[in-house]
Amino acid sequence: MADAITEATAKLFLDEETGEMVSKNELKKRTQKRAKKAATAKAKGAAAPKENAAPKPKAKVDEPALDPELMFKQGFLNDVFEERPKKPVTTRFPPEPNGFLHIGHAKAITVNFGFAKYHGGKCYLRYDDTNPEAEEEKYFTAIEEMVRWLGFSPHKITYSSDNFQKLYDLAEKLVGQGNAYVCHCNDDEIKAQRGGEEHGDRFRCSHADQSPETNLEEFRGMRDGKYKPREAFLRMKQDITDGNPQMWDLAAYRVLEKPHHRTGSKWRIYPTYDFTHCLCDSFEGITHSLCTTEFVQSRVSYEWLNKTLGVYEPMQREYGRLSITGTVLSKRKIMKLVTEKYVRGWDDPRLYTLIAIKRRGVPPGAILEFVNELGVTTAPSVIQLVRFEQTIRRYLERTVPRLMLVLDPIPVIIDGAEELEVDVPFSPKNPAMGSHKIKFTPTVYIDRSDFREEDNKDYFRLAPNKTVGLLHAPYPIKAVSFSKDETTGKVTEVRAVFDKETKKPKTFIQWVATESRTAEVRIYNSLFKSEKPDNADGGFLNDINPDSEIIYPNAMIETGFDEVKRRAPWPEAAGESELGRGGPESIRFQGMRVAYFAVDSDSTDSKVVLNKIVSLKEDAGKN
Ligand SMILES: Nc1ncnc2c1ncn2[C@@H]1O[C@H](COP(=O)(O)OP(=O)(O)OP(=O)(O)O)[C@@H](O)[C@H]1O
Ligand SMILES: NC(=O)CC[C@H](N)C(=O)O
Repeated sequence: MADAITEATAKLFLDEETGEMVSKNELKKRTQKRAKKAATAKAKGAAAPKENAAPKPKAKVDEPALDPELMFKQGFLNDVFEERPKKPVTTRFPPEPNGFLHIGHAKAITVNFGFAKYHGGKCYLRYDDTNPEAEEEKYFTAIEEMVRWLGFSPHKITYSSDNFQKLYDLAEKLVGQGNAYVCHCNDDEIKAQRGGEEHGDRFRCSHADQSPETNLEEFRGMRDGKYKPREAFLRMKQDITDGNPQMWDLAAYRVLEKPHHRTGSKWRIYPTYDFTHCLCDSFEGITHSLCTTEFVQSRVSYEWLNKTLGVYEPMQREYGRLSITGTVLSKRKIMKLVTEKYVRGWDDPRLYTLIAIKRRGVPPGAILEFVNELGVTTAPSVIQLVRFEQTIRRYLERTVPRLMLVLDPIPVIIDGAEELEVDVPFSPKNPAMGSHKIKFTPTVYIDRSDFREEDNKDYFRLAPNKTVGLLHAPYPIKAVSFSKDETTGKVTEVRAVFDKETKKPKTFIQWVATESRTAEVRIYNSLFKSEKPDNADGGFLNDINPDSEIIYPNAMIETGFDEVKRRAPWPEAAGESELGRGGPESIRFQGMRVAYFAVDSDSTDSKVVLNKIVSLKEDAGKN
């Protein structure tokens, strides 16, 4: 009989408007009724009901997944390869280790590592660590972890600082060629040289006329501590008449009296981005140097330096950045949220740093799918959070098991019921996920929101004298009475009986048995109230949503959770399973009728803490 029950409940569908599980027929009826109501309202000139509801997700959960290599097979990245069909394709992901990576970097990682992988080539993880003032050890570790978590293995991990000597030697070569000079001008003087309305035509300072010998002596003086920071810097002698500011004798080296985390106090001078990046790309034999469009103008100086020094020349091409609206990604702003305790830390599940997205339980595969779906062009991608959530939801729908969980439990005592065991599939669509056995007990717990003290004809869940189906249970139940706590006014217990007459209840709700696990469940909503937190009066902190985290301390979850935990990661994917890295967040499941969940890192052996990953349907009102 248990099998028959399971079979029947497996064919239920979620009514997105009410969150109930209903039969196909019932769903059809409800949809038709709502469409009729909406049409009538429209005809009357009144607003359709639920005016604020977000548009329905365009992509349906059943749609087949996109070709995971599509972004490399067409468009910008295909053109880049065709422009230079050089193999082995060699790329690099070059973050500055001065902060935690965010969702935008996931695009850069996918583009660089993915492009190399697609063409059978290799990608370096290169820490662009030329500014000891901003870099810290913890960022190095976190960056590598995120690359691996996304399922990529660096060909080699390198550091721009590994090349300090080589870069220095090339700088001396540039000086020797007469293509660089040591300048002692201050910021105002440099600004004046670069011209503009106030300053007139561009011009060079007298330092540019120094002989290569003088410049070499001065440059060595910089290296050997003759100058304090800002007293001298090495400038490339480019083309001050060029329309591109990247050619206006950029700085190549500056004095910084700060020890470097890798080279200690060996160097007092450090190369700039413009001097370092193109040369490190050249040293590593990068075939395609892919970066974001704010570097378009830099391409000219990138090419100029490699050519001038006669070294191997990689090709730089630029794609549009990815940003997400409805949140903040800037390091400075996230730091403020952290230090002022609006969030738990840099990995708070409401943030969009990669460590936060990971902690929340978003599977790495969903992030890759998201980037692939957006595609790569030279235009920036400015994407609403709801769109990211849609992809995650669709990905989870295909890949994680289902369990029953109750956020705010109230006991229902079913008179005359007996304990029995039922076999429940982990997925109604994918038998390969297997099934598990749970106990049905004479007392079950249902969610407080699934019981009403007073019935009403548009309400289909439990109420006195009303019948509701319990997912996977032998019979529907009918409430007969309930008790309340007089002081709080809250229902404390419902008494019910089996309703064996009703073969097809209109609605099914989830429940858990007495022997279930307890859990703290953290339900997240957007951290900000608006799509543009930065536009809020007085700044982004004034846009904080007071309900961004709602905690249910006494939630209950069925015992099937033990098996889901044992079999994690869900889904089995590179980055989590291959490397044996599945952390608590890889224990993921759909809490039927509630949301998708993952285990939080605050969990201990004796306490389960769950994070909501995304809701089952697009949140109404979020647009
Ligand atoms: N939002 C983004 N979308 C796509 N690529 C990005 C984004 N932000 C950074 N990148 C790319 O990631 C790589 C490493 O970036 P790095 O950490 O040095 O960047 P950044 O520009 O300082 O980032 P941010 O200031 O946003 O933290 C670079 O190639 C950069 O172009
Ligand atoms: N060319 C690039 O990809 C730039 C990388 C560099 N670390 C930055 O400042 O963003």
